[in-house]
Amino acid sequence: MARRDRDRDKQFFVETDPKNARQDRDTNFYVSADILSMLYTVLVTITALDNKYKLSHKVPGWKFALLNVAKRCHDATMPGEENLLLRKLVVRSLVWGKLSMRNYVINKSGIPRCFGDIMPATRGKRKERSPIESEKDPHKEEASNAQKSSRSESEKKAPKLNQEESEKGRAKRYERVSNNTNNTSHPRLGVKAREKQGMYNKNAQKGEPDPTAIGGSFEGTPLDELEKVMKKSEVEFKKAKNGNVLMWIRNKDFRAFERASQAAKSMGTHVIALHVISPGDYKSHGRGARRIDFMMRNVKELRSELKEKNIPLVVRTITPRKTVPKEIISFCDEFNITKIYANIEYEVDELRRDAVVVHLARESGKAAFFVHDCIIVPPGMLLTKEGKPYSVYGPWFKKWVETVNENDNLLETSEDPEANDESVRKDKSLHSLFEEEIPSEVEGYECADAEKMAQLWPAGYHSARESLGRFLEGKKGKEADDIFQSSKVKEKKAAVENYPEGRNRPDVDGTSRLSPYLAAGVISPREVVQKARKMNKGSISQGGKENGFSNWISEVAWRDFYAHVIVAWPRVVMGRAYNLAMESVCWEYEEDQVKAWKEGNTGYPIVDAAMRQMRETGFMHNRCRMITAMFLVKDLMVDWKNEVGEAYFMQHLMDADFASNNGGWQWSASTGTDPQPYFRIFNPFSQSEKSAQSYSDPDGAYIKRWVPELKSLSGKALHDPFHKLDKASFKKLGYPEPIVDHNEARKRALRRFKTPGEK
Ligand SMILES: Cc1cc2nc3c(=O)[nH]c(=O)nc-3n(C[C@H](O)[C@H](O)[C@H](O)COP(=O)(O)OP(=O)(O)OC[C@H]3O[C@@H](n4cnc5c(N)ncnc54)[C@H](O)[C@@H]3O)c2cc1C
Repeated sequence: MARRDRDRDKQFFVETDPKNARQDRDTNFYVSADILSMLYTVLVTITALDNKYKLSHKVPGWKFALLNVAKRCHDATMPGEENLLLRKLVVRSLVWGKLSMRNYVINKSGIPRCFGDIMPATRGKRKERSPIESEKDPHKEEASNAQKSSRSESEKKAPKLNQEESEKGRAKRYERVSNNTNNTSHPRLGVKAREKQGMYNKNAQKGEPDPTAIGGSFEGTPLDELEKVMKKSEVEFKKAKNGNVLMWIRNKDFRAFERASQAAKSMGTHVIALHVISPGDYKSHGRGARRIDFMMRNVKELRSELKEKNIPLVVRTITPRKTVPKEIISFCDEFNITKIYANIEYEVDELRRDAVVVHLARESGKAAFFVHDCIIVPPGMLLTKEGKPYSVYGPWFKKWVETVNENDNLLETSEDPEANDESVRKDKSLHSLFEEEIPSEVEGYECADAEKMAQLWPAGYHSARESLGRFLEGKKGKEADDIFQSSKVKEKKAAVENYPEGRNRPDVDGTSRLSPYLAAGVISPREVVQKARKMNKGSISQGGKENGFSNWISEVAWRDFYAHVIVAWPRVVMGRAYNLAMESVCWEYEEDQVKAWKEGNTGYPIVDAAMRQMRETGFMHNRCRMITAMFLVKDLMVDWKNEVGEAYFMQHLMDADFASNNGGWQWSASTGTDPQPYFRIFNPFSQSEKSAQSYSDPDGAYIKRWVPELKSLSGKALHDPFHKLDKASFKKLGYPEPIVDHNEARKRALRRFKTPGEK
């Protein structure tokens, strides 16, 4: 609000982000000196009490008392300077996270509203439940029952914060909260419901940071907890009796496998590989059938490779998900396994689960060890001067480059596991494992277009290597290039050389298309970066003058960045925005518009081409992901966290990966760590014609490939047929009119994003 309006509309707006608060100097709040000092005392006292006794967790009602004080302050007046002082105090308290409030506004009528506590997460029209929610879902009933029971259970037995809490208690708690298949990160649930049911609950574990805390830290996160329990188990790990070794395969690189294999060799025993199918986890992460099918195909490939090394790979389906840790231990008992190895998965539930496995293993005289593996630089290794995690990619990447250059081991790839001794085939209990059947599909996740997906995305390490070779060296592979190359102009050189342009051109096959393999852990990010570095004469970054190789490496690094983000700010795994202030943006939900977006019938050719490509192939070019995501969020004003955006991509993308997908959506929605500023809104018409850096689809070849209704058009009409053609010619196309007016939608988005909470 401008300063000149001060007297007309008294409005006080507290930003959770101090940077924004400073920008907001012009918003005003009148308060008398007495009340200011009283409020100050209240804040300081409450903060101190809260700090000491964690009051905010026990007596949430005090927040409302504070709001009432603030409301009374509203009518009083005082000069701007003191006003700023008050704001600083409130902001500081909020930043410390001690007040557990995301932000609050006293609106024009003087009524305080505490976002998240008073306001619903999604506002605006909602005709009915979203189609995804109302779709027949095999797990639905189970989930909703679990939801009810978990809620009443958590209400009855809300765990108290106890400094002395034992690991045993933690294990029990894990079971209780995970007794709900529809857990934490499932985007279909409302924010509050997820928080209530989520294992990432502020009452769940001692020392766990408040999920709404602003600052971000690696300390006290679920990863920190896992590392601590592993540290405690180090002695047991060394002392573990001789026995077989379990390699719990999560399909993510093979560092852990290398160690498992070495451990078995040193004990003169055998390695057994296990893959767990956990439908409860798939559901909680909104995994789609394509991705599950791809995973099973990769497991099969791996199984045949391991068989040649006398290593049996078996698959067990474990449900409900809460029983995974126990079942792993029972499996170990059955096959005389004393050591368990696996790679770390960075989502909250998975970290919690693994901490419980470490604990249960210890209790039963075994040892479990989890290894950083699926990204290059482990979370927690890159910190700012203040010892905080980075929230902006630029400086983070600079540090990433420095760290990788200084630590050669970070790019070291693992050795293949050594073969088991032949005797394993005659072992009474182990020989039958080689004969066990592996299921080809998972119930409830049958892939309707499995055959086509298998052609486009062949499974296995060798297929991944082929894609890498095609991209870096221009080697021809078996893959169906034409479906990804709509433009007739075919490059003779390797795509990497043209990458700075190719990464913006959905009409050319100019990127590696390695994402499904990296996401599934079929190929290691270390291997791909190492190879690119070698071809770039040993250099990772050109210090600002990037060529194709260094540019590409910097893109691969985004995977690491987003994994670091979900570890340091676990709330993003719970369907929360990183920038909490943006959670109060008023959303819309028009069923027909959402349907049109999903099906590629929005009347915006580039959006439709991209959405149709994803439905057809399981892949979408990065630029198009940004355009379509931003269209949903800014043009249709749909809450991407709720059921539609993020979840829909997870369902359809072959490379669906929680961290990267969430990061991409947060970026596009201007709610993320390193967000697109809210006022920069892509124009979907001009984006295809010309983007900021280059032409995305200059000849419209991509549009023609995926939107055949527009095949006969050229020039500007192809990118914006509704406005560039006369009515009769447009009608003949059989193509829909734009479902929203971009200019109007843009104004609405600017207004709502500028002042979250305003209609
Ligand atoms: C809304 C949205 C959702 C996304 N969802 C996913 C997802 O579920 N899984 C996924 O792997 N990527 C996701 N991305 C990132 C990016 O779009 C894809 O990684 C990329 O398009 C994959 O194509 P490629 O393998 O040819 O990439 P290349 O350009 O060849 O890049 C090489 C590798 O770097 C990584 N990478 C590149 N860009 C990014 C990025 N922006 N963020 C994270 N990693 C990146 C990928 O692993 C990729 O395979 C998303 C981006 C957005 C905007």
